[in-house]
Amino acid sequence: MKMTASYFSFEHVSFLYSDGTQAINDISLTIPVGNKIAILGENGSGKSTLFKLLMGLERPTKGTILFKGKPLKYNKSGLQQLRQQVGLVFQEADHQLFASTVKQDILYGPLNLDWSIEKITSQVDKAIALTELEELENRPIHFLSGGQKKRVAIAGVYAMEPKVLILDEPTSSLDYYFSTQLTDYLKKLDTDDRTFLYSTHQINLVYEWADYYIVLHKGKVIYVGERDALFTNDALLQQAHIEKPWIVSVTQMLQNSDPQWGNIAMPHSKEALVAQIVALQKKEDLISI
Ligand SMILES: Nc1ncnc2c1ncn2[C@@H]1O[C@H](COP(=O)(O)OP(=O)(O)OP(=O)(O)O)[C@@H](O)[C@H]1O
Repeated sequence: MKMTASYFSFEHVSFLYSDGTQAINDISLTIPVGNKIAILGENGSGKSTLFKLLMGLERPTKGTILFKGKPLKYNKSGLQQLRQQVGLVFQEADHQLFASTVKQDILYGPLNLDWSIEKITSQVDKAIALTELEELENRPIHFLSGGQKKRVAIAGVYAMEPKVLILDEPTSSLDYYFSTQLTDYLKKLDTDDRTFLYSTHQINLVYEWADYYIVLHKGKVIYVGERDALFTNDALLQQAHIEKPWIVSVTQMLQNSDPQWGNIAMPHSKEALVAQIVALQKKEDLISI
């Protein structure tokens, strides 16, 4: 994991909704720059609330959030600065689409940045191509399906090239094709000075992508770190209602099936799993010659 600097730090942050529900309970956490981070946890564990706090849409009831080392400012200019660098794709696309057509909606964010017309046009075109919205460009938003709205929401945030891109269950209304397109695309993105935060219940979609994991349970952080220690901890997975990725299950079955497989390392991709199986099989063939 790269640990060069941090965009956000939480210092003993708690948050209660107005009805008294404690959604975040004394979280202290640093979100490093340059990582692909998955935020996991059962329904109601606090993932969306954490994102709302990161965007300044809610303020901690207790504790402090630091952005680039300084306490987050909740005045107009403080929030504007924050939102030029941090983009959130909401779980519900309806919460973020408000222009009348697809293209106007995607244009809205970039138009409010200090960019040239050429840069705005090229970013919006890239976002439309990424989400394959070319044929829907001039459609009124209220005529779109749920998955199409989600793609517009993703395009609008992507077009602004935020330093921190937050995706709250981005695939929840996407079909198989668009879900894999999105995750395949995210795999190719450069994280040098950018950070991605992705919450999901679809573990197999993020396992090959995310290199850092934060697990919430009842408003508390119960795990922060790399994937191997998380996905081999059955008790923790059960506690947080997290499915074990199939790559981990298959590898563990191989490790337990025969002593020759006992030492294979936990692979982080399908390709790495197959490569290990092929290498071991070749060794086996050589021994038997
Ligand atoms: N507007 C609200 N008013 C009161 N309580 C709320 C509100 N929004 C969320 N909560 C409560 O806060 C807690 C955390 O909710 P949150 O939406 O952050 O969970 P989540 O981890 O994103 O869940 P899911 O996986 O279901 O999307 C839950 O107990 C939820 O019922």
